[in-house]
Amino acid sequence: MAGYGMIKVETRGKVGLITLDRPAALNALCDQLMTELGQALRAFDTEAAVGAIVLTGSEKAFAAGADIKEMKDRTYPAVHFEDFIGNKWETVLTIKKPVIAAVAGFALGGGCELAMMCDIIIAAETAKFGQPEIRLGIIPGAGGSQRLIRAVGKSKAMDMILTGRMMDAAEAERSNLVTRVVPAESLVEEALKMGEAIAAFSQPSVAMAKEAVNAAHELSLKEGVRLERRLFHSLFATEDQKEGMSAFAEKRKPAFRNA
Ligand SMILES: CCCCCCCCCCCCC[C@H](O)CC(=O)SCCNC(=O)CCNC(=O)[C@H](O)C(C)(C)COP(=O)(O)OP(=O)(O)OC[C@H]1O[C@@H](n2cnc3c(N)ncnc32)[C@H](O)[C@@H]1OP(=O)(O)O
Repeated sequence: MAGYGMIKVETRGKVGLITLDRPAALNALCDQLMTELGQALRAFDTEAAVGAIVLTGSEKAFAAGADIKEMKDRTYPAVHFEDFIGNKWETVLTIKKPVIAAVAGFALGGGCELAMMCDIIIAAETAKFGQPEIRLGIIPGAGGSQRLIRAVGKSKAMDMILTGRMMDAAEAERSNLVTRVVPAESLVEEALKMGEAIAAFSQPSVAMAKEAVNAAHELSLKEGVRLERRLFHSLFATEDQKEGMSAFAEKRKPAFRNA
């Protein structure tokens, strides 16, 4: 793929597909990979023809975490004053279009955190999630302690973070960490189908639906409802709201123009 060394980037229909491609290190998230990932995410976010993004890895690993070898000699002043992670590793949180994580194999540490930063996680039967940082003498550093509890509840989050154990796909689905579990061989196809279904809708409404749902993690119920109401009202200024409701009344398929 043009310009990328550790990821593969393709457009499949209306879906941007990004594949982490550092197999020798089980897609360990090093600075170069994260820089490339951020560039690819931002590119798809501004590409009008793309309505959703799928992020996946290999059969063996979505990502086995941040690159331990790259981190092992770093010092407190260096990581603190550079704001390691915060300075450029949270690009996925700035993307307006839905990002679907298609996870097979290991999603550990930063790999699990990256998946949880995405909007939807669809897992293969082979997926194994974990925040094993405690085994390395550290703790999750990219939101894992904050997002995992919101996904699976305190006891399970504390269990995983304090013991460093992994959670298989079945437990991840039971715990609502993932939306669905599919056979490994159909993971990317299922994620792309989900992306195509989302990309068929009006991009303004999709972006605002994503914003409203994600805001629930940050706001009180009252403030969240207030934001949702503002976003709901604003969509009545779009051509797509007129087209969507007229199409229903006229018993025909809407032709959204993302306007
Ligand atoms: C840009 C927008 C997106 C922004 C998103 C931000 C995402 C967050 C990124 C930063 C996160 C920082 C904070 C984070 O919380 C900290 C961490 O992630 S610490 C790391 C946590 N992960 C682990 O501890 C797992 C380590 N790996 C293992 O335990 C095992 O490899 C395994 C996964 C159980 C698999 O075991 P095996 O099958 O036996 O395979 P090997 O162990 O032999 O591994 C093969 C090969 O890969 C290398 N490797 C594996 N994991 C890592 C790693 N995390 N870092 C570096 N290298 C890794 C391993 O060394 C082998 O290489 P070789 O020895 O053959 O050269």
